[in-house]
Amino acid sequence: MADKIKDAKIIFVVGGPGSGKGTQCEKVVAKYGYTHLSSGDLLRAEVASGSERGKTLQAIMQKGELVPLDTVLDMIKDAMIAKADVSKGFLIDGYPREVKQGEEFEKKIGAPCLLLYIDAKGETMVKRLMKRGETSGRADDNEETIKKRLDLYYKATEPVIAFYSSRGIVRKIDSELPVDEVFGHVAKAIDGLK
Ligand SMILES: Nc1nc2c(ncn2[C@@H]2O[C@H](COP(=O)(O)OP(=O)(O)OP(=O)(O)O)[C@@H](O)[C@H]2O)c(=O)[nH]1
Ligand SMILES: O=c1ccn([C@@H]2O[C@H](COP(=O)(O)OP(=O)(O)O)[C@@H](O)[C@H]2O)c(=O)[nH]1
Ligand SMILES: [Mg+2]
Repeated sequence: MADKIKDAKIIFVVGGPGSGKGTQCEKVVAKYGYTHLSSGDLLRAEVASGSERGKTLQAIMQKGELVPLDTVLDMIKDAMIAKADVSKGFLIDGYPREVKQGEEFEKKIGAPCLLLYIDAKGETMVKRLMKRGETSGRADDNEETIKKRLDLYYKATEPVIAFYSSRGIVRKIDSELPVDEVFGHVAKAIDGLK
């Protein structure tokens, strides 16, 4: 099973909160049939299940802090194994959040062939999340938590981009453009894969 995952394409999708990772991943699924795994969605599903573990997670996420990396990695790995037989590729959305998470992922699962860096300005991300918060029901789409998520993104997650840039697998995507234009650039990056 682990071997099958090793042969599949693994794409990391990294960007700030509200940069548009989820929006673009949905479009990639529609065009390329890749399996989309959002670390945030997996965590929110655990919270929604009402489990003891979910309660602990909810407290961390509501504060905009990071869940211990082993927890997230185990969830992603289980989800990948469940799809290994049918998947041509995996979009790992919102992961890694810090360099160490990326290193652990590679030790336990495999190496990414591409990192899509979804880039928007801080003020754009805040605006989008405040708007999304009107209807999303997400406990962390409020002004105070958004600010913390953004701070943590710049501090912990941006170094991830530098780390993978040295390998030449980062494609920076300007997500200030309209959604379909952004997707044009995403598709070009994916089409460039062998
Ligand atoms: N104008 C514009 N809005 C966008 C674009 N991409 C996403 N949005 C909006 O911005 C909000 C956040 O987009 P998501 O795709 O949920 O962002 P995300 O990066 O997955 O954010 P998290 O779930 O917080 O990780 C949504 O309400 C989208 O409708 C874009 O390219 N242009
Ligand atoms: O690898 C991860 C992914 C998500 N989260 C938590 O889940 C929340 C929501 O993550 P998501 O990717 O959905 O949203 P974003 O922070 O990008 O807005 C984050 O603020 C973190 O608390 C985490 O701790 N580790
Ligand atoms: Mg998302």
